[in-house]
Parts: sequence; structure tokens; C-alpha cells
Amino acid sequence: MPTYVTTHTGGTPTTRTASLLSTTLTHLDPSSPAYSTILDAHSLVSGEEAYIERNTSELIVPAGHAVPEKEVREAWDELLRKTTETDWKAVKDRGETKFELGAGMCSGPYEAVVLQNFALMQQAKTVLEIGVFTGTATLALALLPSVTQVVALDIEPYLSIFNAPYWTRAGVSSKIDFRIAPALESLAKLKQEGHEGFDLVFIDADKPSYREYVEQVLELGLLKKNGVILADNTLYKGYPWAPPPSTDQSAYAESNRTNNKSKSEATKGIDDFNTYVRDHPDLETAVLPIRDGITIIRRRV
Ligand SMILES: C[S@@+](CC[C@H](N)C(=O)[O-])C[C@H]1O[C@@H](n2cnc3c(N)ncnc32)[C@H](O)[C@@H]1O
Repeated sequence: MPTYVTTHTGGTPTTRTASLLSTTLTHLDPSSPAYSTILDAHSLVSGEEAYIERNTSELIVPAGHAVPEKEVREAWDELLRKTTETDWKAVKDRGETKFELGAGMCSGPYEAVVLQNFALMQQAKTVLEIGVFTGTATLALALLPSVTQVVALDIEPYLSIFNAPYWTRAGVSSKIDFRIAPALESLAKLKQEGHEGFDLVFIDADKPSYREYVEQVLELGLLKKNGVILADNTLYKGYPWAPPPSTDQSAYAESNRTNNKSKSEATKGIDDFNTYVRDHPDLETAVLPIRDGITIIRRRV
């Protein structure tokens, strides 16, 4: 049974529902008929993520990898632990990052295995990741034997110092091309360099720019003919269809710690993106309720 070092802490529609039900329970009389129903609903949603993780394999470490499996797993576990334990506010306060990052940004060990499976099914050779954070998905994808290159884009120079030792220990550094700049600039540069395009593109950066990332990847010819784009957080905690009630608008509207600006702007960005890809005449999409939502996008066949 997998024993993950961390359980992802970023919100999802399910974890938000669990939190709403938990609040409701504190206001209910335990002897009321509604209490046991809400308690059931709470156990249903609050246990789902752990159940899914328990029944999903651990990180795929291919047989014959250059670094022994035990060492890869140690590096992986330490990277996850350090992602969770780092005081990201202090890092920002010391001026080491422009924006305040947070452990909840990490897509986590379960999603890493999901991404590895997508890449394996597609036999992806070249991968583009837009938004890297501590590079767990980067490491997981670069581990796969079919993958020869992961071009990883982020805006925070601090992350290259943070991530590099783990990528080296896992024996994947030579496959990772980490570029620090606003992602739209890096995409233009890839085009100028004549990059032949990617089999798999994983979009996981600032939400208001998602639509532009897809537009640019397509316009610049960075998606191979049978390439697939995966976009993370496309359900965005359920806010696109269930924004917080008017009594709880302040945190939603306030600028948050990242350059996602506010949750309401991020929600709008995600909703616009979802509509854009759905209505695009050349694209087919499927939204999967994996954690905070992963959308698969491919060219119309
Ligand atoms: C959700 S995290 C990425 C998580 C990562 N893909 C994973 O699987 O754990 C978002 C990242 O996007 C980066 N980011 C935000 N705006 C960006 C931009 N304009 N260009 C490049 N990276 C950006 C942030 O610095 C942050 O590291």
C-alpha cells in the first residue's frame, strides 16, 4: 500500500465540500436528525482523497534507471517533505521569491503518478511544463524512459536552487531544461530556437494566463501533430459554478499571495479558459475530476 510522505494540501471541490460540511456540523445540535446525515456526507467526501491515494501506485521508477530505485525514492520523499516544510512566507520575506509560494501549489504524489500514466500511454518523448514550483511533476515525467526532454518553465529563480539537487539525486537533471522567465517569453524563445514541438504540454502556472498559454503553444507550433495538452486546476475548487456566498466574499476578492492575483480573477481565468478550449473549432477536450480538475486537450481528429 502506498505510504505517501505528503497528502496534497491545495484545495479541490471535494476538500472545499468537506470543509463546508465540517463548518455546518459545528452549528448543528448533535441530537438533530440532520446531524447524522451531514456527518455521513462529511465522511464520504473527507475520506475520498486518502482512499484514492491508498489505491494508486507510488511514483513509477522504471527498471534499469541510472540511479538505484531506493535512492530515487529517497530523493522524491525528501523533495516532497521539503516542499511541505519550507516556510514559503519567510522565503518571500527574505526577498528570495517575488511572490509567496506555498506547499498547496505542489500537484503532489498522486497527481504525479497520474501524469506519468498519461505520458506512458502516449509514449511521450518531449514534455513542456508551464509552472514548475518544486519540480515534482518535472522529476516524475523525466524519470520515464520514453521521455528524452522536459522543458520546464517558471518565473522564480529561487526554484532552480531549490529543485536542482533533487533532480540530480534522482538522475534526471540531464533531461530537464529549466528556464526562468515569464512563460510567454520562454515560449517565444523556444519558437525562435526552432524547437520541433512537444508530445505533452502540462499547463499549471498563473490561472488568468491559461488561455494565452494554449493560444501561444498552438500558434507557435509547439504542440506536435498528435500532441496532448493537460491543464491543471480546471475545476478551481468549484468556484466557477459555486462561488462563495456573499457573506464570504472578502478572501475571494482579495489579492492572494501569488501572481494569480485574487481567487475571483483566477476563477474568471479558468472559466474563460474552459469555455475557450470547449468552443475552439480545432480542439477536443475532456474535463476529468482528478483532484482540482485536469482537462485533456487534443487537436480534433
Ligand atoms: C501550481 S505551481 C506549479 C506546480 C507544479 N506544476 C507541480 O506539478 O507541482 C505554479 C507555478 O507557476 C509559476 N508561475 C506563475 N506565474 C508564472 C509565469 N507568468 N510564468 C512562469 N511561471 C509562472 C509559479 O512561480 C509557480 O511555481
